[in-house]
Amino acid sequence: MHPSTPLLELRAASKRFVKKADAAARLAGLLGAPPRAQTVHAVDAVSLAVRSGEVVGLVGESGCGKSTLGRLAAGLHGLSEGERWWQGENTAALAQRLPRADYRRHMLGIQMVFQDPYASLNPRLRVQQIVGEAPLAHGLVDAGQQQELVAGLLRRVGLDPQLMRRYPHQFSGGQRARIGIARALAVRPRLLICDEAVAALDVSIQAQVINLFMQLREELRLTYLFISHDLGVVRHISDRVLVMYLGRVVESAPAEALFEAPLHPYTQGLLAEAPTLEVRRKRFVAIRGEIPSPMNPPRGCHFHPRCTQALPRCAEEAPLLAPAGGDRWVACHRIDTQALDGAASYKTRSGGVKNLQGAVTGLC
Ligand SMILES: Nc1ncnc2c1ncn2[C@@H]1O[C@H](COP(=O)(O)OP(=O)(O)OP(=O)(O)O)[C@@H](O)[C@H]1O
Repeated sequence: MHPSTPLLELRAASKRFVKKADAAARLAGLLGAPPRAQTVHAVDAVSLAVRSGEVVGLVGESGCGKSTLGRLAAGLHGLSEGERWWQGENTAALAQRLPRADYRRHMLGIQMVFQDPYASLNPRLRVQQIVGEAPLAHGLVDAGQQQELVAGLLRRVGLDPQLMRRYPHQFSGGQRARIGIARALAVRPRLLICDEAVAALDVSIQAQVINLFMQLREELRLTYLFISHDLGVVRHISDRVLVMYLGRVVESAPAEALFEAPLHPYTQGLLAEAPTLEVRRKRFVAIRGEIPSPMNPPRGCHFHPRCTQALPRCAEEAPLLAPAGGDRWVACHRIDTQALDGAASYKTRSGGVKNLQGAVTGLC
């Protein structure tokens, strides 16, 4: 793999869920027209690239599609549209080319760490089985090596290996989070997708687990996609941050740049509402109104009904994610207009494509 090839890419990835009609709609249907299934547009044509060694933070309000995007990246959800690339190869093509077991082993390089370690750890299994199950199943170790592997992994995440015969309920929340991390590490991943991985923990324990993530980053050269609603945590650990709104990425920027000077009106509002941040939030107006339903997203820019800076064009035309200088990308007609005015000062990143108006779009 060429060093500049992203470890993971999603290209115009979309995920739609079809929701069956609920009981009330079915009842109403008995009296009139038959109830219709509704489509949730959870992720809408998102492109992103995660480079080896970086920590990419993913933020946005509840329901904007962060978890779904993480699951698409991890391969836990299939794509409705778009492509997923891993280490420079299209995973759909890989799945066709490789025997199933080989494909699954190849894709072990992406692992997910979940929010609630208790819910994601089988209560009937001992820690030794929980952590050692996947490497045994995929033939990375044999039965004789499993115990040694698990002991090493528990030590690495700061747990006493002698506890491996215990069950999940015999551990504290922080310890269970460490078990979940050991389980993910057991198959030697390159990319960890952490979905609210510390959200369920007390603040002091959160800090310990975040430090563990950063230590593992150094020791194992791990790459992270770190999904969190906690902007303070994301600012602390991320190299780059993606901001999602109603299924789309609206801004991507180096973490410091984003928190110091957010460009998208949604990002500005999000930071204005964050209670723990020291950004100069007086400049920003908090976001008004409710997030619209992903079953019926607004036309044009999804954010336009709540945006204090919306132009008439915003209600009609979805803005493309366009470069805004200094490895920053933003999907906003106002910024796009500026970009077009001063197009010469905007660099095309490799893989970028020019759209009809001459603005440059590509992977964030
Ligand atoms: N399996 C599913 N079936 C139907 N709808 C789903 C499913 N998973 C997610 N959704 C819907 O997709 C949208 C995005 O959900 P998602 O969980 O990805 O958002 P999120 O940003 O991670 O939210 P939160 O921070 O609250 O977890 C929501 O409207 C959600 O109800």
